[in-house]
Amino acid sequence: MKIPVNTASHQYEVTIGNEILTNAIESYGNLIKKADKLFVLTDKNVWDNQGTYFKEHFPYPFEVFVMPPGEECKSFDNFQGAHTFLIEKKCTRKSILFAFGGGAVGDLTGFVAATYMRGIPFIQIPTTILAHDSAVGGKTAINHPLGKNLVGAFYQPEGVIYDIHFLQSLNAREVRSGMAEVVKHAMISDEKWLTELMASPDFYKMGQEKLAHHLKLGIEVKAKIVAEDETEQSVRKYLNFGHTYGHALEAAAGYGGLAHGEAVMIGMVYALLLSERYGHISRSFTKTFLHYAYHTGYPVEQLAKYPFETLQPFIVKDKKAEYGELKFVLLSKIGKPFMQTIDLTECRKVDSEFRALIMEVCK
Ligand SMILES: NC(=O)c1ccc[n+]([C@@H]2O[C@H](COP(=O)([O-])OP(=O)(O)OC[C@H]3O[C@@H](n4cnc5c(N)ncnc54)[C@H](O)[C@@H]3O)[C@@H](O)[C@H]2O)c1
Ligand SMILES: O=C(O)C(=O)C[C@@H](O)[C@H](O)[C@H](O)COP(=O)(O)O
Ligand SMILES: [Zn+2]
Repeated sequence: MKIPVNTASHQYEVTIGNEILTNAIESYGNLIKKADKLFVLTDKNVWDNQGTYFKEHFPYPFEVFVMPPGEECKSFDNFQGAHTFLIEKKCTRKSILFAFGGGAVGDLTGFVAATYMRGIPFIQIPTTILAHDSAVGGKTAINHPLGKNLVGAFYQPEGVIYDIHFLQSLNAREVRSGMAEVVKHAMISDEKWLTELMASPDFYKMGQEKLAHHLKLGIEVKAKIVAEDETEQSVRKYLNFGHTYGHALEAAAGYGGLAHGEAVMIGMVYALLLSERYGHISRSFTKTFLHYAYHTGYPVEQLAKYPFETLQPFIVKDKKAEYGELKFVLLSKIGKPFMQTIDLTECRKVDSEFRALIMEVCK
């Protein structure tokens, strides 16, 4: 199945299905045959788990660069290491990069592609549930010690090949983390879909068909939004629901201490508490959602390790802030996001409310 992504700068397709790698790569034959070299950037876990399948099904010769796993690969050091590898291996403007991995590999490789010799083509081959989000839409970035994704570029891939065969080797934690972005896509677009997701909390037991259905819906939500606003001037901000608080948590936890989706899930509960004040979200819904998050296994209780003082320096550096004002994505109701200015005093107050609610609900 193909889902078109038509952004202002670039048009491409997400091809999604099981065991599609060979055919999907061959469909880029015209582009690939004109390339002088192909480079696959991946991480150690992905290569250990899925390297054999990849080598057996990738129909052209390639060089591979295996990076440290997960969030570690989004460092300045690894960014430089990837460039060094490409220079030494004589990568040129006629070469193509393939991002083979989760969101971390995708974000890093996209940024390398955007910057190597001022930009060379790349193709996303996502391997996580979460990457139904990260591989689409052209946000690429690395982390800075002072804040998440603070250095990057909008740079679209030539295409996205989503072979769901790769999802088989994900552990329960990564399945859960990835489903948080599916839940986010439902939160900002469709109450019925969110209700359906919340009714089946055992993600790990979800059949492949059902999972592919949710991933397709998520990709469609994202593709529609980035088609309207590629560079986050307006509606793309809604894709950041739960991320102001979530990114602060990830940074406070030292990038990798909490998985992205875990942090976003906690951030979404915080955004619901704020939405009670400015929208029509009820306390009863926030409690139900927090209960769902906790019992689905998101580490909500770990918030206790990160007092507000440790989050604040990162919250104030959120990229959506304008003229010194913090801008949160809130919901007027499920499926209806809007932007709201919130000052730090209110942020702190709601943070305390959140911690008290966790004590009440998560037992
Ligand atoms: N660009 C965007 O629009 C966007 C959107 C959402 C998230 N992100 C970014 O994506 C990153 C999170 O992505 P993620 O959750 O995919 O994390 P990830 O890339 O860190 O992968 C999670 C873990 O699973 C391992 N892994 C990946 N695929 C595997 C597989 N098939 N089998 C076994 N292990 C596998 C990885 O090595 C890693 O240890 C964050 O850095 C986040 O900021 C970007
Ligand atoms: O695509 C977007 O736009 C998003 O905000 C998707 C998010 O899920 C993703 O985590 C993204 O990397 C966040 O971007 P940032 O600009 O807040 O760093
Ligand atoms: Zn995200």
